[in-house]
Amino acid sequence: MPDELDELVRHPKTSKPGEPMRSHNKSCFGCGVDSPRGLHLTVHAGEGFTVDARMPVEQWMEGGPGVIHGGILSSAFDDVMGMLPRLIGPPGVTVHLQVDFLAPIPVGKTLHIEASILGKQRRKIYAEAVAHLGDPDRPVARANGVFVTVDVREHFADHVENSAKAQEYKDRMHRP
Ligand SMILES: CCCCC/C=C\C/C=C\C/C=C\C/C=C\CCCC(=O)SCCNC(=O)CCNC(=O)[C@H](O)C(C)(C)COP(=O)(O)OP(=O)(O)OC[C@H]1O[C@@H](n2cnc3c(N)ncnc32)[C@H](O)[C@@H]1OP(=O)(O)O
Repeated sequence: MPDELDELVRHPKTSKPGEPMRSHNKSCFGCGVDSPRGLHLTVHAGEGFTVDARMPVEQWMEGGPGVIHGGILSSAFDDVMGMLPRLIGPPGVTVHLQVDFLAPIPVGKTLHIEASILGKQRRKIYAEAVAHLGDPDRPVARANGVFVTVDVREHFADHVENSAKAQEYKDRMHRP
């Protein structure tokens, strides 16, 4: 992370601590309520520059026998940290993701993920997250990520027609 960081200011219209973070896309694999095969993460705003999330570790997420697949865990970290830019302004997309796997995560448990903004410089937002199974003093995984803020209309303009929600987005784009 660079030394010279911008001041962090919570956006006045973002979710308040304890409130759900607003959905960025109902078809999102990570948190979309309408995603047919998604992780169905629930993500809430925390105090300051934090969010916290829960995810049931379901049978289909299995990698090694009886434990979560590392890619599923990485997706969960990606999506939860991906909510953080919304606390301070426009949405961001992941440009870098790093995960440390500390302990096996059993199928059938609820995974808790706590994520926070470490700093911001221009469009770059530096984030970290920790996962545990209910006891924050016993982390099972950690992650770091870098997110870059984008103008969503511009960024997704060439792709939005591929979305399961293409029509909704088309309607939204034509709204004044
Ligand atoms: C049409 C209507 C649509 C409506 C949609 C509505 C709602 C949607 C809302 C929100 C959706 C947003 C987020 C979704 C949230 C969660 C999902 C999980 C997150 C993801 O899963 S998301 C998917 C994976 N993600 C990508 O699909 C990104 C692919 N990527 C790119 O599209 C470009 O890469 C882009 C545009 C990001 C930047 O490109 P660019 O040309 O605009 O800017 P540039 O390259 O200059 O980078 C600017 C500064 O980032 C630094 N930088 C770049 N790369 C770096 C790296 N790897 N490490 C460290 N720093 C890096 C540079 O060094 C520079 O830094 P500096 O300011 O210091 O110069």
